[in-house]
Amino acid sequence: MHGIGNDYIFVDCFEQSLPEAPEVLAPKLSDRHFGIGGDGLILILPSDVADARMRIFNADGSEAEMCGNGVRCVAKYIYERGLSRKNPLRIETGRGILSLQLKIQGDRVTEVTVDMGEPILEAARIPTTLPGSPVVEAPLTLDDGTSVNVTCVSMGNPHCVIFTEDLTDETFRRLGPIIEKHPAFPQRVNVEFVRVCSPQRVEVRVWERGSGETLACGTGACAVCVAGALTGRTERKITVRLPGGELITEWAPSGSVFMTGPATTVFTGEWPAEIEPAR
Ligand SMILES: N[C@@H](CCC[C@H](N)C(=O)O)C(=O)O
Repeated sequence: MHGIGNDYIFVDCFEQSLPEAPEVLAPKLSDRHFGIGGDGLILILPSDVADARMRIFNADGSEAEMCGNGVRCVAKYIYERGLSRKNPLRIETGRGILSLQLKIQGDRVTEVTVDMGEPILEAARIPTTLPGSPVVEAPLTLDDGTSVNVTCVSMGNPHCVIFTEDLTDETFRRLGPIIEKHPAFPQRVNVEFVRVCSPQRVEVRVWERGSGETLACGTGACAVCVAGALTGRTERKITVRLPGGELITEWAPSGSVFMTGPATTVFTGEWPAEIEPAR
């Protein structure tokens, strides 16, 4: 399934267990040439406290706290498979229990609005060692002596937002991996490069921690919404245009960030665990 091109392999763990540890399985399954192909692996699990639980593993096998595009897909799966017919659904994630409002046509979920909770702005909790709390437009010095201004936001997982006019492949693919692993981010970081088109609209490219370049990032879009408002560049409700499509995000007066977007099923299948992948 995917949320605007941010594609994951979802395993229904309500009735089956994994043949291997998810940290080991995620890189194998995510490999676009020697596996199924995806930005990572998402487990759909039973929960004692909500309608379902989600665990997300990046393509490199690292576990993340949260995935905005993935959680919309989990909601679609849970509802359409009849595992729960509640609306809103409640899904347990690494950042707590989230509420998801489903838009339903016939028996299909076409769009999901997620209450992503309040952004975390305290530097130590993002975490980042950059000065200031919140960290807004702080200079981040790179190895070659150049510096970029960054605004840091956690949506349960860490994000570093850079406002720039330059969204070219050259700059994005050079800076993305350097900033992801910069020592100022002890748990690494997701990096968003943002061009402001208007106070209501931005264009974004995302370099994800553990997965590299992706077509979209839901938590990233929310972090951009918060960073845009904090820096006075955008209004609190914006359309975020990513390479794979658009998300609507709003940092509501209640303090929560709401994200709305589609969820799409591509195919279902069985992976023959007994056959060793080609590498
Ligand atoms: N694509 C996701 C975020 C996935 C996790 C991220 N790479 C991390 O390590 O924090 C989204 O849609 O939010």
